[in-house]
Amino acid sequence: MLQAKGLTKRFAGLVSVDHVDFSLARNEILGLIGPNGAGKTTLVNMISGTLRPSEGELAFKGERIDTLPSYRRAHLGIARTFQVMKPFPGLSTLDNVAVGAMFGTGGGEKSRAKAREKAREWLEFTGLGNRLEASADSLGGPDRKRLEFAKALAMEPELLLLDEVMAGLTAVEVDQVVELIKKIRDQGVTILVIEHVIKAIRSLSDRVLVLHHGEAIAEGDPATVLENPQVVEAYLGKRRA
Ligand SMILES: Nc1ncnc2c1ncn2[C@@H]1O[C@H](COP(=O)(O)OP(=O)(O)OP(=O)(O)O)[C@@H](O)[C@H]1O
Repeated sequence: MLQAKGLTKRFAGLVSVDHVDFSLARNEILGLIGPNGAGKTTLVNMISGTLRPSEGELAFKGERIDTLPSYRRAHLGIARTFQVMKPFPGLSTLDNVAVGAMFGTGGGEKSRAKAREKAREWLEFTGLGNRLEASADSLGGPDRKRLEFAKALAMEPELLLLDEVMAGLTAVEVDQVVELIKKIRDQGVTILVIEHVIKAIRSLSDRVLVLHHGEAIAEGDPATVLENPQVVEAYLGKRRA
């Protein structure tokens, strides 16, 4: 579904993502972890098209996408959520999601009425069916995340990029989001999930990729990767002798 070769992003003197290779199989969930500033969001920005790589190649379903603008990638079937959620202000929850439906895979839904119908279905799916007419700005943290999910899902993506959707949630809310992500995968969607909540990464991921200072330092099944001493050290610091 997705293949990255030598993917690199430099900002002035800083190498934020440094020659990273990875791939994602259809219907797989890949967990992307690493300490703050490791380059995770920069990597997702290069996949969604917000940033152009400084070097390297990125292919989606066998087609090079690294020079395409974001909207073309959305049309091809790539959608994302943002770490800092920015609902369209002044629009209802329903209309926020309808906008997603109008700009998604294949160019999106042209009819506003149909886009709203789809939006309603996705809001039911993400558990916001009772807040359709609420102003998006009035939603609390967990509901904003549900809205962010619904907006991305309304684009009917084949590849969904989730950037720290669990930050600030309670343990019960984290479990709900984990179930939601599993439900999305069961619909045939391929998912890359950036997350600091390790319990969620363990329960969700088929494979985990670890970034540290922009470099991929480990990759494999969650149990093995999360016990890798280099990964433990990157997260927790060196053990004192
Ligand atoms: N637009 C930018 N201009 C300059 N430097 C940037 C830019 N975006 C990111 N960086 C830098 O690149 C590095 C990687 O940042 P990035 O946000 O990708 O890390 P992250 O792993 O997502 O971190 P976090 O877990 O805190 O979200 C950081 O040092 C950051 O300051």
